[in-house]
This record gives sequence, structure tokens and C-alpha cells, in this order.
Amino acid sequence: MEAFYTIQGEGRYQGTAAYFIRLGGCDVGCHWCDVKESWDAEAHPQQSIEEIVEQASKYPSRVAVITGGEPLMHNLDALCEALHLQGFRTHLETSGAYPLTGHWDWVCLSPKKFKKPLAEVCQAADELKVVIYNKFDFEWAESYSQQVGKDCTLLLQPEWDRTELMLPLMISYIKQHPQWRMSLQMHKYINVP
Ligand SMILES: C[S@@+](CC[C@H](N)C(=O)[O-])C[C@H]1O[C@@H](n2cnc3c(N)ncnc32)[C@H](O)[C@@H]1O
Ligand SMILES: Nc1nc2[nH]cc(C(=O)O)c2c(=O)[nH]1
Ligand code: SF4
Ligand SMILES: [Mg+2]
Repeated sequence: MEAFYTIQGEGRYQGTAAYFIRLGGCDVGCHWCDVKESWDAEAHPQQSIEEIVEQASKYPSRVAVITGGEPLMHNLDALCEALHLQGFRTHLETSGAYPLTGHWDWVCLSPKKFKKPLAEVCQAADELKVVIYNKFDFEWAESYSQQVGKDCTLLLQPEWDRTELMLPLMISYIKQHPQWRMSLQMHKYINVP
């Protein structure tokens, strides 16, 4: 759909310069999704892997973040291989709703109620990033913390439009349950893509 060089705004790599590759297509249907224009894969031009990697290589960071849409709707083996050949680390942003393809240096799993993640993606997650939309989402987040590996970083991220409402609950929850960390969408505060 698009690719851009920016600062990773979320998760453990927040603040790190990275090349983002946003793949079109998603059928998960989160009503609060902040990139609904990504859902229809057909609405975006196709690009070859060679073109994508050539563009990415023009920038100094060797972190590539593959996002979407739901990137796992595509087979990502060849893209990851091409990025690795050029010295990139490959980072994935996924809902986990489709089988894992590609070789990953970092997997961010953000599970969704609308289409549940597969066990294999839960097992592969390096970070679990749960979007908090309402007060019931804390218990739901806990249920996924049981399904990821023991070294997985646990993150709570407020749904952007509900930040003001959810932040006080999140602060108090994290103080009580310090295994969780806060993830804020930094890029939206500092106005970068
Ligand atoms: C747009 S999604 C694309 C990748 C994949 N489909 C997924 O959901 O993980 C990238 C990240 O943004 C998060 N996200 C999307 N809309 C959001 C919103 N309104 N507020 C907070 N986080 C949001 C998702 O949960 C996910 O972690
Ligand atoms: N700067 C920036 N950081 C991000 N981290 C995850 C994003 C995503 O949409 O997957 C994202 C994004 O869209 N922009
Ligand atoms: S899974 Fe990701 S891209 Fe798809 S609707 Fe949900 S937040 Fe948006
Ligand atoms: Mg985003």
C-alpha cells in the first residue's frame, strides 16, 4: 500500500528509525482501526519485492517493519529473505489471525476480538501489544498473556480516540500489575507518519 521511513512509534522499539512497509488487505474489521484505507488490497498498486527493498536500502536504518493491513494475509517468505540479504532486521506487526510466514527478528502480536490470533503466532510473539478500548480489555489482555512465551514483553496501548478515558485506568492497572508496560503511539504525538 505504502512505504515510508520514520520513527517506530510503538512497542519495545519505540523511538527507533525504521523503514515501514505497509501491505494492503485486511479482513479483521477492527471498528477503531487507524488505517481503514489499507483494508482493500485491490485499491493499491502492486510493487515487486525488488523495488520495495531497493527503496528501503536508500535509508540508513537497517530495521524494516512489515505492517498493514494484515501482513500475514500474504506469504512473507520471499520479502523477508530479500530484506535479510540486504542486511535488514525484519520486524512484524500482526493481529496473528493468519499463519506465520517469513523469518522474523521481532514479532509484535496485537490480538483482536474480531478475528482471534492463531496459537502459532502467540508462541512466536516477542511482544504482545493489546489495544485498550474499554475497562473489560484488561482481563482480555491477561488471557493472551497466558498464551505467549515467558520472555514476551507485555504492552498495553490505548485506543487513540479513547486515550483520555483509558489512560487513568491504564496507569493504575500497570502500577498494580507491573509485568505490563505502557505503549503510546508516539508518532501521533510527534507528528510523523
Ligand atoms: C494498523 S495495525 C496493522 C498490523 C496488524 N493488522 C495489527 O493489527 O497488528 C498496526 C498497529 O496499530 C494498532 N492500532 C490500530 N488502530 C489503532 C488505534 N485506533 N489506536 C491504537 N492502536 C491502534 C494495532 O493494534 C496494531 O498494533
Ligand atoms: N511511526 C509509526 N509507528 C508505527 N508502529 C506501528 C505502526 C503500524 O501502523 O503498524 C506504526 C505507524 O503507522 N507509524
Ligand atoms: S487487524 Fe490491524 S489493520 Fe486490520 S482492522 Fe485491525 S488494526 Fe486495522
Ligand atoms: Mg499505524
